[in-house]
Amino acid sequence: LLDRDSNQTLFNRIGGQPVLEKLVNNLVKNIGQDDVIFHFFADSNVTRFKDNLYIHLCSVADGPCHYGGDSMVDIHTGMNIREGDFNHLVELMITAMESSGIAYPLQNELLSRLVPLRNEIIKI
Ligand code: HEM
Repeated sequence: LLDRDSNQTLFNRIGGQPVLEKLVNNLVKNIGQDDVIFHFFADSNVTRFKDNLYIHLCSVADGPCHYGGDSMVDIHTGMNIREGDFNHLVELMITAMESSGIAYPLQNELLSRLVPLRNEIIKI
């Protein structure tokens, strides 16, 4: 017999749209209060960033979304994002997942899908 959860997408297991929206809101709040990486976002359009980040995370988690925005390379090239900046954003993401009530194993599943994007984002 299949485990009841094993054929569910990560998107559904995380709690779907409400939880992923909460995650995006909490992450943006954390970035806004952060001294290390806020400067990268100082000129960003918050509404567009939230919308596109939601769609991107939704599709990364196999949810019912298709991210049609610019590629990770195109968006982040030239920003001069260093390894330490990337790791710092991962920390803010963990804090945001925590305050969104996402269970630890699901946090790890989502992170394991995001961390491989490291080489597309750290492009100097
Ligand atoms: C796995 C890690 C990451 C993912 C999945 C990711 C994803 C995204 C996505 C989907 C967007 C598009 C949002 C939009 O259209 O405005 C975006 C924009 C942006 N990202 Fe990332 N990102 C990551 C890491 C980082 C890091 C480490 C930094 C800097 C420390 C960063 C800085 C930015 C900035 C400043 C924008 C907004 C650009 C603009 O306003 O046009 N990202 N990111």
